[in-house]
Amino acid sequence: MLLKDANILVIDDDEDVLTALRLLLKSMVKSVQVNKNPNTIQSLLEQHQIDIVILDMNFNGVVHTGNEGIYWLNKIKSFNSKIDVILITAYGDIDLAIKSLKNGASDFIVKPWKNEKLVDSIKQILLQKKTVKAPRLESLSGEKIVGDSAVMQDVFLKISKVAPTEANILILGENGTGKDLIARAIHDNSNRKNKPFVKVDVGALTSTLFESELFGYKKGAFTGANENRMGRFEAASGGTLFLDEIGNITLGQQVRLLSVLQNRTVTPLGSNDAIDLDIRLICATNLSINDLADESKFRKDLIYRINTVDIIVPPLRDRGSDITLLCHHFISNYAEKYFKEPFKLDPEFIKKLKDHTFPGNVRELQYTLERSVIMAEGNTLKANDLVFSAIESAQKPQTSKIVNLEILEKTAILNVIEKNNGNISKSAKELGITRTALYRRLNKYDL
Ligand SMILES: Nc1ncnc2c1ncn2[C@@H]1O[C@H](COP(=O)(O)OP(=O)(O)OP(=O)(O)O)[C@@H](O)[C@H]1O
Repeated sequence: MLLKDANILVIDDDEDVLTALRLLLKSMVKSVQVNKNPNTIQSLLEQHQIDIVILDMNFNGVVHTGNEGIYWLNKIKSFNSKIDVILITAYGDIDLAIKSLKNGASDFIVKPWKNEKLVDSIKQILLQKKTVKAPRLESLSGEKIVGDSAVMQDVFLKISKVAPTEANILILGENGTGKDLIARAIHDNSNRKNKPFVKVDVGALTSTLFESELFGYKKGAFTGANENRMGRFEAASGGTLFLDEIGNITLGQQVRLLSVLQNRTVTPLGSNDAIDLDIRLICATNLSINDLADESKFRKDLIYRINTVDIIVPPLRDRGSDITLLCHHFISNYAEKYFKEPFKLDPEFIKKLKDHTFPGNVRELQYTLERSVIMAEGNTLKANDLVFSAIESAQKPQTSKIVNLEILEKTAILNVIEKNNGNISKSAKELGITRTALYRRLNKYDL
């Protein structure tokens, strides 16, 4: 990352230090925020994209132990471990310096500092940083999957493991959680990325259309078949076939699909010639795995066939800090799209956003923020600029459908470890199990 792209936050109770650092850095970096009060750190990190915090170690001017600095350093790291922190103190205590580095500080500077040394330290830190600001999965189509929460990091890890394989994938998640985006990311990160990605919303196909659309037909196969038509299975040859809303197909359609997948051939309607299949199959549904396991609705043999690996995409309300991360992502995209200056976010705006349950998940967040950007008067988004969709709010949030015990346990473990900043002893205590039991589970879930 380059110096000119960096966003810096300076926290020091000495006004002179704040002024000096703002003047020094203003012309070199993308943005400098300064504040006297460390209690504002959390809301500043929520409101602004910050890459480095320059943090004073002594705030009350009475106790010069530096412990306040370490306290705030830990707070910043638990908010987002990827933010670098440079600690600054008038007391060049080597023990304290080592302690702060052990606690995750990236560097330590003694007052009065030399400007070149401070700028050098910032440059060194930036050299290690990638230009991509938010943790995200890249895709060829240019769309980014943004997410920093433990549950989404887990999803990203799974995607990167399964993408290069030929495994059939089943993606489960409520509407608007990003299943489509994930299916594309799997394709774009697979060996089939230069071949077609074909999406079919099978849940919306009538029974007659289901066969003609998927398998294709020969001229004269039925009334209205005026020419040969290639089916979607054949169109996806060499690439990926994405069957969306798979949970909505009838039992009869399931039998047809299963026979094609078992035989690895497809025969267009009106033809006697079977065509060999060369597809990677990805399916998605907003039904839970439990609903799918109901044999009166879904054939078990088909589930096994389409579900070599499942990816469960959690609802947005269970993703913690992702809401603010996605908020910054969408607002900066829409500000650019609608030719507006970059927006500042009022703390009340963030609070209102975080208090909402988002029954429509990321899609609802995205459209809500687009509306806010379009309607905003000034360049600060306030709580009033946030109007939630009446249609989505009229629906009760779907109760979380993750009823698989193992997934619940794994999610709980990841959340607690993230909360405790990776500290295993503290996490084990909070989970009510021993360290050994926690290690055993980490092993079991490959964490
Ligand atoms: N993690 C994410 N980062 C950035 N954008 C996202 C993310 N998740 C979803 N989106 C955006 O939200 C919108 C809805 O996502 P998508 O269509 O993939 O959801 P879905 O689960 O397939 O929805 P449905 O079940 O209704 O088909 C899209 O515009 C997508 O680009």
